[in-house]
Amino acid sequence: MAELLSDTDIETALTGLPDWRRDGATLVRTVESSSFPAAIALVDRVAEAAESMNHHPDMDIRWRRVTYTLSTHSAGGITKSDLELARRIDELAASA
Ligand SMILES: C[C@H](O)[C@H](O)[C@H]1CNC2=NC(N)=NC(=O)C2=N1
Repeated sequence: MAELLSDTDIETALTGLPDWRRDGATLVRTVESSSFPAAIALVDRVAEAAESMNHHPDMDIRWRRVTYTLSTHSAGGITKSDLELARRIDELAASA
């Protein structure tokens, strides 16, 4: 069972994840791409990364804006896996 992070752990981690915000039991980031195909290309790369980690985001796609919502469903909240996926999404968004 993945261990839920404490509020302090989450706040500390968020200092290194400035594009993310906490929303209850989730971490949330919206990425705006240059076009709809570019947004979907990023979604595809995130999907590959998520699959390789066996840790998947919720993704809300609205034209060029995609909102990624992270939580560990099996733990009912935020775990280290969510922090790792957030970092991975930041890397992919930066290199998009
Ligand atoms: C069976 C499979 O390992 C689990 O369902 C994985 C899949 N991806 C997952 N993704 C997320 N975000 N949370 C989980 O608990 C989770 N569990």
